Amino acid sequence: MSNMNVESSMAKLEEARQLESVQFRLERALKEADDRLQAYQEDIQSQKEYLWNSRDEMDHIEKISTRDSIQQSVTTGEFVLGQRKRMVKLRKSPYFGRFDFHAEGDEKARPVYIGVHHFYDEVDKEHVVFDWRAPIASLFYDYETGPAKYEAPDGQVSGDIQLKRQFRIRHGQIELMIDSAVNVVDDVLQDELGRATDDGMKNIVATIQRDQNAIIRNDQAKTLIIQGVAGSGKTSIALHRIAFLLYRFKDTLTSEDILIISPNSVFADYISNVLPELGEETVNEIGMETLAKELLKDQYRFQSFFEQTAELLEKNDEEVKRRLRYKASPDFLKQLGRYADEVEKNRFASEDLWIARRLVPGWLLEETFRKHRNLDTTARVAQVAREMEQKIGIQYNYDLMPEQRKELKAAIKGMVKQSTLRETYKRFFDWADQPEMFKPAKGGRLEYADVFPLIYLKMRLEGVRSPYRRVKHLLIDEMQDYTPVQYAVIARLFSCKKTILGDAYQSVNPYSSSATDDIRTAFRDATCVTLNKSYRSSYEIAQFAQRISPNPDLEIIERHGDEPEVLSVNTRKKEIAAIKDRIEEFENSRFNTLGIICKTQKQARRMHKALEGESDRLQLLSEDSQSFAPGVIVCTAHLAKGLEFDHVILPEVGQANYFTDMDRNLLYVGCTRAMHRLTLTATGEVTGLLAPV
Ligand SMILES: Nc1ncnc2c1ncn2[C@@H]1O[C@H](COP(=O)(O)OP(=O)(O)OP(=O)(O)O)[C@@H](O)[C@H]1O
Repeated sequence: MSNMNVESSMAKLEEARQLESVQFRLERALKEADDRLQAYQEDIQSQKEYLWNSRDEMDHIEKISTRDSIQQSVTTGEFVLGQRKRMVKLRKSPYFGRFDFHAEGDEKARPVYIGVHHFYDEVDKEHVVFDWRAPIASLFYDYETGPAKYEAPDGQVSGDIQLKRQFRIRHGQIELMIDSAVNVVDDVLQDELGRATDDGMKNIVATIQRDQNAIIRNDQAKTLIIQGVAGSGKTSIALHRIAFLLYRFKDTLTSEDILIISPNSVFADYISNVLPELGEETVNEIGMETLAKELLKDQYRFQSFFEQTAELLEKNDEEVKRRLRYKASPDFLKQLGRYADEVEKNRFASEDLWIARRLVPGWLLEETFRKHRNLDTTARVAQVAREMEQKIGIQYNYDLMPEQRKELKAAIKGMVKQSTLRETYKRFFDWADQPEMFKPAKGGRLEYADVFPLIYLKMRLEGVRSPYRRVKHLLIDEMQDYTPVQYAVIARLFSCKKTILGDAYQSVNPYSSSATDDIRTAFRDATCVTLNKSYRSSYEIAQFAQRISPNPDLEIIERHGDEPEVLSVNTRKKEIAAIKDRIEEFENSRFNTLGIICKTQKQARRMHKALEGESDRLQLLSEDSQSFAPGVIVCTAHLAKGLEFDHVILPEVGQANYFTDMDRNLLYVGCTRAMHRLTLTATGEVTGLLAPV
């Protein structure tokens, strides 16, 4: 494995000239686009004026045809505007890679430049830059120099890669240029990973790794489950996969057809940058709680996931844990399913009915009632009554009078064993001989763990018309935090393709989580992939996190940094003082984000208060936060999952604060948020969850 810096000044000169030429062509194309846009604008304006001035003389057909022509100009104008936008983006950094490919049968090799977007020069009739998602671009990610092949639309193309070069071009200048002979992008990757955080998640197009590329370009899997260690690039890959699919299926898939289920608004905001950076629109995003509210039509009040986790952390109540564990088990889902069957079977006490001295047989009532199991009870009774009325009409040639119609409906209603959904759900626990497993939360609300079982029951007994039928691709992040019942609900709601990703080691609520195998059970057609290489954290930080949750399969990228520090002091005052020192160092460093990750929200609030005035950029994240800015961010591990910071401080890591299984996961999530620096502080003895070196 050896990367070779390009010494040859000839090559540098050649590439500088190439860049100049691309820039010249871009400027020329931009000017052309501007002229065309101007012409469209004038054309639209003059057609509108014509339509207005001649409206009295024009007949209907003429008006329609002029309007159509205006609309056509608008559409073409929008297309050119889109092209223009992409060219403006390319201006700053037209490409990041080049390889020279000698395809079999061709006379010689030709250079292929790869960028975030495609650029076709209309004047010279030449593809100047290829989109990273184009079939030929996969050669860049999949091969080094030597024999190579790719799948073109017309079939496989084989050949030979003769040169492979990577660039970092910023503000129109080549900042870095590396020829790689053996290994993909190693130096450029190191360089990228060593940089400080940006405003949000960044795109990784220039340094996508081979195994990541295979996942991104997988357009076959109906459901793709990605289990990956912390910092392995799962979220990045999933978003790049979406961008790839939007490109690959551009005629049938648009950003409006995609939905992301994300853990919270801060995370949603954090990742919202990536798709626009890749030239796609942002996609819709929803949290599990909003989903639940929509499905229950706001009829039931319930505790939030955040509150459930807070309760667990602050009270450490064994009863709560038992309830959660039970409701997160695959067995619970099976039992609930059996219960739903039984309720449905015994729900309707049909008997022969005499209306207007005509017989409506019990078996017919029963059959018709069964047929409409996807309606809620009121609609179902009304539908059965309607069908019976029709049958009486046909069979007896008799039309019911209004009074008789009412009587029929009331009789059918009387046959239904009425109870509310909540009562039916509550009765499940008696049926399962576990009455102590149902307990309302504060204020009579449902416990969060009961929300999706209730929805599941509703779906089984009443049917729920999915409000998400339009969705063609669903992306679920942090998959480990959802239970089998939640997956059963999702499987019924979304029949579309799915990308599901997460890490079993990072459950912030291990009493209500799912292992990959449980998730697989919900999606029988799933393809599973595993990512074991961690990119986010320096080697030292990733090794340190192994002391909390060892994973024998973990591979750590060799990027070295400071050893994490564990500070144990004897008073809280000294602990706060040490944290303040680190904040000062941070303010004078090259870093942009410092995350101070606490165990509970209460501890975060207290920490935020203690640090008041230490930084102009001090922020506290809470359940209601929508986003965060660069600076010092105080939050809990629960809110920090999925995010990353240049420097992370975990305060209060004493034995009294971190000792349960759940604490272990939180500690692990906290540490693995750090890219370059990690500090743990404790007053007194440090937690035993940190295995000795
Ligand atoms: N091929 C790559 N090139 C450059 N950076 C990468 C690459 N793969 C991953 N990274 C970086 O690694 C970090 C982690 O990526 P990401 O957040 O997508 O991982 P994750 O697996 O979802 O993490 P976690 O589960 O810990 O939240 C990001 O900074 C990302 O840019």
